[in-house]
Amino acid sequence: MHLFELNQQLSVAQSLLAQLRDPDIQQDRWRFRHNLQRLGMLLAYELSKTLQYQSFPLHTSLGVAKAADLDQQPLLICVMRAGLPFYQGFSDVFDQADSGFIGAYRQAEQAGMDQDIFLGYSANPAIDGRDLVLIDPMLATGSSLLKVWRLLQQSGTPRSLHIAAAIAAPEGLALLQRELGSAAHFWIGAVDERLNEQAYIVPGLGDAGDLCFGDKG
Ligand SMILES: O=P(O)(O)OC[C@H]1O[C@H](OP(=O)(O)OP(=O)(O)O)[C@H](O)[C@@H]1O
Ligand SMILES: O=c1cc[nH]c(=O)[nH]1
Repeated sequence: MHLFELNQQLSVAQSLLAQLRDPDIQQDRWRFRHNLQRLGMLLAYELSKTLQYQSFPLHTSLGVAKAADLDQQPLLICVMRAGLPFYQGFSDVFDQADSGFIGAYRQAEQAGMDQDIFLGYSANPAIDGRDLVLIDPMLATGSSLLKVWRLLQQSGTPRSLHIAAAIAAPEGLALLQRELGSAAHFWIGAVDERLNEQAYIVPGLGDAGDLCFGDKG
């Protein structure tokens, strides 16, 4: 298992995370979404360092430069709703990637550790042999991402498996590490303290989907 946590080193990412968590700044929905997108770009760049590349000579107008590009495009899976702006950051970096989209939500009245996760809209390419990146800003209990993974698994075995989240709880990370095995790579903005009784991440940032798009009602 490989865990990369952006928070481990002081950088401008700290400021992004602080803005995402700040209840006053959260009032501006556009800024919240935009900051998730920027965080997605930073994590995508870090992840890109672990992928496979092919080198080739590039003939410029003045000579020959050593160049390299991905040997295959990754497959980005956006877990909606809250995944949309975060995914956009990954898509900006991996600008020729294939993408899949899955709707997932935790039922409000059943919120709690044993809540049910409902998967809705799903449109995904086959994952066999791909560098697969599951993208969701919040990894709380881990149940949503686990259910998404179980669904995708039906279409093959990826070459590599990456999980990206802005904020994760130790409980959810432990579940996914157990269920996905040692081959899974985690790309996280910050690993927080714990889950509360409603399975929200503490200190976390609140409900990411609602902060992006408003109450589900
Ligand atoms: O790790 P878990 O305990 O499964 O929780 C994480 C899930 O909760 C949030 O989605 P939510 O259900 O709030 O739906 P939304 O994105 O539509 O708001 C988040 O985007 C994750 O998908
Ligand atoms: O803290 C949490 C947990 C799940 N989903 C969120 O949006 N926030």
